[in-house]
This record gives sequence, C-alpha cells and structure tokens, in this order.
Amino acid sequence: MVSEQQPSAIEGAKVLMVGAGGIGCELLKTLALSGFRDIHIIDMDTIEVSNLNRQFLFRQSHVGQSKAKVARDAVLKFRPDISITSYHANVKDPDFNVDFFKQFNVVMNGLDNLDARRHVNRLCLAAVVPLIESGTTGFLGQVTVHIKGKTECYECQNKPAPKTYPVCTITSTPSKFVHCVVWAKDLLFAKLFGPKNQENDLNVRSSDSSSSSEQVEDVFEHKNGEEIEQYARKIFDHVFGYNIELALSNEDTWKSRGRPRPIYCKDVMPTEHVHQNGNQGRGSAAGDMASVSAMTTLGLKNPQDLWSLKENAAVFLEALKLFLSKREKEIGNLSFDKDDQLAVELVTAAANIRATSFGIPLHSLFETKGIAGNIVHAVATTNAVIAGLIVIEAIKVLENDVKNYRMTFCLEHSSNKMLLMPVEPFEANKSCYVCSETPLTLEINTHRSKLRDLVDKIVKAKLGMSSPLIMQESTLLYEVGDDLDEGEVANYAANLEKVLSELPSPVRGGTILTVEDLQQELKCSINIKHREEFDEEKEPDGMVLSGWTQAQAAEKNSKVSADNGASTSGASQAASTVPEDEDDDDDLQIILPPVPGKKRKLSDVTATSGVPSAAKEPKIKRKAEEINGDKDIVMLDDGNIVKKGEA
Ligand SMILES: Nc1ncnc2c1ncn2[C@@H]1O[C@H](COP(=O)(O)OP(=O)(O)OP(=O)(O)O)[C@@H](O)[C@H]1O
Ligand SMILES: [Zn+2]
Repeated sequence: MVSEQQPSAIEGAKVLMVGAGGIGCELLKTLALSGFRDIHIIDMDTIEVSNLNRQFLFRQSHVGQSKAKVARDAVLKFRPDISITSYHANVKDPDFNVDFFKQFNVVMNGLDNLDARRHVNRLCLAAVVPLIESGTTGFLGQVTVHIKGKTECYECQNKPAPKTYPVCTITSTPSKFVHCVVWAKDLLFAKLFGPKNQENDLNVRSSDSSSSSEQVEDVFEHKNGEEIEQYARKIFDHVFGYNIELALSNEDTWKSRGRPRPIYCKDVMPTEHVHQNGNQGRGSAAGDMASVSAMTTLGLKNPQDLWSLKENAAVFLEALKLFLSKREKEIGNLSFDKDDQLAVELVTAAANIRATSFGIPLHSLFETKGIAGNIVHAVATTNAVIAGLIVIEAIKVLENDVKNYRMTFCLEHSSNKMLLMPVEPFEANKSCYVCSETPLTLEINTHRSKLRDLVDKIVKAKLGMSSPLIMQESTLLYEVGDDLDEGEVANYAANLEKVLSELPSPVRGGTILTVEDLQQELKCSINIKHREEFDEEKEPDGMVLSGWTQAQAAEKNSKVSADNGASTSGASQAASTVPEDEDDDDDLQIILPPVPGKKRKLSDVTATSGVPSAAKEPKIKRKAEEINGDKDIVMLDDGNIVKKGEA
C-alpha cells in the first residue's frame, strides 16, 4: 500500500496525539518510524511504576516525570531530526481550543476515558480536523475514523453504560462475589467516606427496620469524643450483623434461597486481639498516604493470599481506623479509587465478610482489586497492533484516500479466520446532537427540579459539557468562565439553587433552552416537557433526556454500577456491557450476529456531498455484513464487541 506520494503527505503533516500511555507510546514510536516529522503530544499524567511493563518508552528512573515529555525525549534519541512538541497538560484546558486544533492535519487519540474522548471529538468537529480514535481492553481493540461530513462522529453511537445490578441483589440477596464487591465499594465505602447525607441504599436497608431513621443516621456518624476503636466495631456490627438480621426478618426473601448468617465483631475479633495487633503504626507514618496500609500494620504481605474471616475482620477494623486517624481530612470527599491501597483493603475485607455471611467463596485482595477497579489487564501487543492501524488510517486520511478508510476491530478469538476485522466507516447519525443540530427533549418536573440538577445531571453528566452556558431566549440563566464579574457569579450561583419554574426567566413545559459550550463550540437546543412523577428505580435522575439514540445497555431497575466510571484502557466503543445474568460466566465473549443485511459503502455517503440520505441509505449499519464481497470479513452488531460478565 506504499505509494509514491506517501512520503510527502506524511512528511508535510502536522499531527496531534492525545495520550502517551499504552497506545500512545506505541503510536509515537510508529509515527516517528513511519516518517512523520512534526508530532505534537498532550498527556496530563506522570509516569507510574505500573506503566513500565508496557509503556516501553519509560524507565524506572522516569517515574514521577511527565509522560508526554519523557516519550518525546525517548523517541528523539532515535529520530533526532524530527520535531516533537510535548504538552504536560489536560486536553480539556482552554489553551487547547478550536484554533489550536485547526493547525493539525489529523488528530489521533490514545486516551482512556470517555470524557476526554468526547471533548476531543467536539473540538475536531469544530475545527474540521479528522480524528482517529482508538481503544484497547486486553486482547480487544478498535480504531475508528471520524471526519466531519464524511463519517459518523465519535458520539454518533451511544457508548455502553457501565454494567449495573438490581439494587435488591446488592442490598439483600447477593449470590456472587462481585455483588459483595459492589456493595462494599458503592454503598459501604461511599457511606463511610463519601459526601454526607447522600441517599444510599444502606440507609434504605436500615430504615426498613423499626428503628427511626434518625437512629440510623447516627450509626455512621463519628461523634466527637467517640473512640475510633469503638466506632469501627459499631460499624462492623451494624453492617455485618444488624443489617443481616434485618434482612432475615423478611421471611419471604429466604423461602427459595439460603439464609445469610449475621456476623458480629465480638465473635470473630475479641477486643483484646485488636488491641494487641491493632494499629501499631508500622510503616504508616502520618502524612505519608501511600504507606498507610492495614496489611502492613497487620503483617499481611501477599496480596494474592486468601484471608480467613478473622483476618478479614482485622483488616476491616484496621483500615477503618486508619482512615479515621490518618486520613481524616479526606473523609466526606472520597470516592473509591482502585489505586488507593487502603480503600482496596477495606473493600476487600468488607466484601469477604459479606461473602462469608452469604456462603459465597472468598477472594484475595489482588482479585478483589481487579473486580472493584474493573481492571482488564492490558496487553502490550494489542496496543502495538492498534497503534499500527492508527498510523495506516492516518496515512489514508492525509492522502484523502476516502474509499479505503476503515474502522478495524481487533478480536480475541478469530472469526472466520480473522483476528482483525476491517469495516467501512458508518455515516453520521442524523439524530446525533453533537454533529447534527437535532434538538433534544428533556422531561423534568419544572416545579421541583433546580437549575443545579439540570446542570449537573444533564448538561455536564449526559451532554459532556465542561464550561456550559444556558440561555432561555435572550436571558442567560447560567454561565461559567474566568471573565465573569462578582455580580454575575452571585447571580448564577443563586439561579442554581432555584427551581426551574421560579427562575428569573421561568423554565416551564414548552420552553426551549439553548445550551452551549464555548470551548467545544457545541450548541444544542433542549425542549422542556414538564412531568410530575418519575420512577425512582428506573429514572433515578428524576428527569429523562431523549432525542438521540438512547444507551442500549439494560438498566434493569438498577442504579448500582459495577464500574467506577473511568475505564482503564478503554476499548470503549468496542466494549459493550450486558445486563446481569445469573448464569453468565466471567469470560470475555464476543457476540457476532448472523451475517445479513445490505451493505453500506462510504462511497454512498460521499456521493451525497457529505449529507447522507435516509431514503437512499437504509439503516443497515447496526448489522453484521459482508464487505466488498469478501465473505471472510464480517462486522459487528452495533460496532460493539460485547464483553460478557466483566465487572
Ligand atoms: N484529559 C486528558 N488529557 C490529557 N491526557 C489524558 C486525559 N485523559 C487521559 N489522558 C492520558 O491518556 C493516557 C491513557 O493511557 P492508558 O490507557 O495506558 O492509561 P494509563 O493511565 O497509562 O494506565 P492505567 O490506567 O492502566 O494505569 C494516560 O497517559 C492519561 O494520562
Ligand atoms: Zn455525531
């Protein structure tokens, strides 16, 4: 595929890479060795020891240094004649605006989170710069090409929602270890260390009891003067003893399942023992967060060991006490982080104690960390293959070889003897609010919901805007920015706390709001529909946004997620999730639909001057198909590789 013209197209190109991690290191090396001479690279992170096994441009001595800079320096050693510009920064910084993006011929992502990917997608659309997007998860990976007016944008297809579990399985009837981990991480950890007064299903469970809800609140509150040891034991007894007794009192639940066993602290962990082996502070100097570890204090060394119930109880109490004594300032603002040793220790111990109650096999800290952090171990070879494919697509883009653009999926098991599946890019989704002007509809209780709810749950969380501006006709209701004067800041802060119908320019059913992010140059209209009631389980946000294709992952009466939000290495577009099935195994599984359907060619898209016509082009893109008569090549339903049973 090398042609006479390639060298000049490549040599004259100015390209931007975002992310210098697993894919990024491979990509920078491949770009440099393929003849690219002007490469810019943004990464906000510093090098960690855990990166060294696959991010081969980095060495032990680089730990703590900027990834973008070290990657640049490493590649310049073997290609000193080219220009590499590094930025140790977040791609969402305002400096990287549309004008910044306009200087590049192509942008390539090697990111690990949806938020940054969406942001780059919007800037590329606004700057009209081609984007090559990528992701890997273990052996799975994909590379997709997004060019305004020619292909779909990164957000034309919904991204899979994280796997969710029915609330009652997590709070009352766990049957797998993952249920205990989700309980420990999303309910218990969040209740102990997250924002105060949050609605939490631990409360729901407890308030089913005859005790007043006031008493329940008191259990988690660490009162002034209450000894840490006493507090830790009280929490233990409440969540592993009392709450299980409560669950048992609902006889109907246990007619067809094994009854759980309440576990009280005194039964497994006599007071004297805790005092004797308790927090002796070994290796956990105050102020040095990384070394605060219950395992270290208790002399437990191997993270792959299975702990006994007694050891789990000791770790639970010790970890809780260490949080209260050494990390007191963080309490109220913590969310579970797989890289936080003490958090993983507490969650492992809590999940194992709960698993013991329910007769579920116990797991080591190493295994629990993988489950809780949604970790799929990175495969260096997948990253290398994906980086190679990115460069191949970048070259086609630079040569305007439109007919040969491909998205390529990298599979774990061959399908029709193929491990790499090239697929013609899809046309843009006409109802995509990002790359088309389709208005959205928001059902909301305008008498109850505040502007803050709309900003946090819809504009930021769903629409992915970081610096939003909200307008009702010509009245600005909300805006963020450095250039606001004090009066404006106070005015917008006051608006946030008002219910929609009581805003200076009231928002009611029939109102059309304009929501805009100036940095992303993205603007969309939201038609407001007033609705009185929402189903707490199915519509936990108390509002429903529609107007473009909805996420397909089944919500299944659940708001408890198995994912902590940011995927690790993120073959986000390829990796879908499935609703929980009690019978599913924990293997990754790729689901290929039957070969069907009509094929859709990119040439059809370009033939309509970049405006795909629904009449000419039936909706066939979500089906597997043959391409160019090659029967060995199929594409995936929804462009998704479905990972089964991963949590
Ligand atoms: N908003 C952002 N701006 C700049 N760089 C980003 C942004 N978001 C993510 N990145 C970078 O993208 C890279 C993704 O690389 P990778 O998936 O290998 O993750 P990692 O953090 O290096 O490894 P792991 O998550 O497995 O510990 C990281 O280096 C990360 O710093
Ligand atoms: Zn789109």
